[in-house]
Amino acid sequence: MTRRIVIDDALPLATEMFSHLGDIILLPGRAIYAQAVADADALVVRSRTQVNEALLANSRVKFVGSSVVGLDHVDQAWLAQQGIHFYSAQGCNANSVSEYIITLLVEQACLRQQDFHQLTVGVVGVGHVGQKVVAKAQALGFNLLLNDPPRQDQGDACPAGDWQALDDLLHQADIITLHTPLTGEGAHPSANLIHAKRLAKLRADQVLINAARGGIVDEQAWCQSAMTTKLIDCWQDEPNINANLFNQATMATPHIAGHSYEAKLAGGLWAYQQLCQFWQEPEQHHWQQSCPSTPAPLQFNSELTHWPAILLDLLHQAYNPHHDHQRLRAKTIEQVRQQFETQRRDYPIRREWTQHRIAKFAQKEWNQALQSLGFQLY
Ligand SMILES: NC(=O)C1=CN([C@@H]2O[C@H](COP(=O)(O)OP(=O)(O)OC[C@H]3O[C@@H](n4cnc5c(N)ncnc54)[C@H](O)[C@@H]3O)[C@@H](O)[C@H]2O)C=CC1
Ligand SMILES: O=C(O)C(=O)[C@H](O)COP(=O)(O)O
Repeated sequence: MTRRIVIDDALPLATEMFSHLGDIILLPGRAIYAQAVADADALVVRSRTQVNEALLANSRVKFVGSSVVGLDHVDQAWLAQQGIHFYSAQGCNANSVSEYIITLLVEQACLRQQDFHQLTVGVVGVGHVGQKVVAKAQALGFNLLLNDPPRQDQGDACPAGDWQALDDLLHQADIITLHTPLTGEGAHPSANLIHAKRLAKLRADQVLINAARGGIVDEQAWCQSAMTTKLIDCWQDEPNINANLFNQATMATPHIAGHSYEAKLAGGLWAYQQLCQFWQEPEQHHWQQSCPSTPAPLQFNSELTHWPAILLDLLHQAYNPHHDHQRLRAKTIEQVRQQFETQRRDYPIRREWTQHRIAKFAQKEWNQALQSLGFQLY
């Protein structure tokens, strides 16, 4: 009998990659219901499908691959109990999120007319994403304060200075960026981590970025807080996002920080490789012919003289999060809620910095910084 694989239709090149393994059924993540998977053998999802007993109890699925990182949509305990193999592409989109965050950090430096070394960035959660943010921010010269109690408890060395208590970090950092999973249990739950009392202490000139998960920040309290710059990619109760917070947000994007083409491709590819192993089928590579070509080199704007402004211009040529913000901002809140998922599924191809080329500058330190960010210099 031919095998059937149900796949979230936002995975790039899913047909090209998976079709030699069986019949492919592509569906929007939110439309993957129990009926759709009843006669499937494998399921490959992103974050929009709730993978649990309700979905799979009456199906013959024996392999679930998640091509994203967050695990809050998967009932792993139930899958294990049922003997259903589960794989999650941990780390696949870390670079993508780090590029989104670094662009926002560079933008803040430009807006404040400060050099990078004059700003302190607090990173909460130093896993795959957080470490990439730290490495790139360090290469640019930002000061860093890091908080990750689970890693600290394990005795991991802090990648920049000493581990910080969360409240000290919140007090000292100019810009705070969150990179924890959303968890309600364990020694260090992150649900409501940035709660009303903490938000009330934040000052008007501090900046908070949430590109981790809605639910880590108390959104009602965030609306009441003094801070004027709120940069938000992840929201509670997506797509029915908080209208007040949306209207206040300096940057409001529809949960796309991890949506670079390379990240989405890697997530799907890693799940594909696991499924090949699971079914003991050899991998095929013909899908590579369908990958997009290398983008045209980025251009130096010779009217700019100040390094942060030059860098920001290059970053914006590669990817400007304001374009995502504008696409959402142009609508009423009802339309925003309707458009939230559509805009994510129809997301334009966004290439990572590693795919972009830039002509070398005379300034060696600029070249070094650009290389540390991943750009190719010629
Ligand atoms: N906006 C987007 O498109 C994306 C969002 N994400 C979100 O970012 C989260 C992090 O992603 P990764 O870095 O790949 O995960 P990861 O699992 O590699 O790292 C998470 C880190 O957070 C730390 N952590 C856990 N609880 C904490 C707490 N209470 N306080 C401080 N640190 C804590 C962990 O010890 C770990 O080092 C994901 O779980 C997901 O929710 C991930 C990718 C894309
Ligand atoms: O990996 C995660 O976790 C994310 O948040 C993904 O970027 C979400 O991607 P989608 O499933 O929403 O396309």
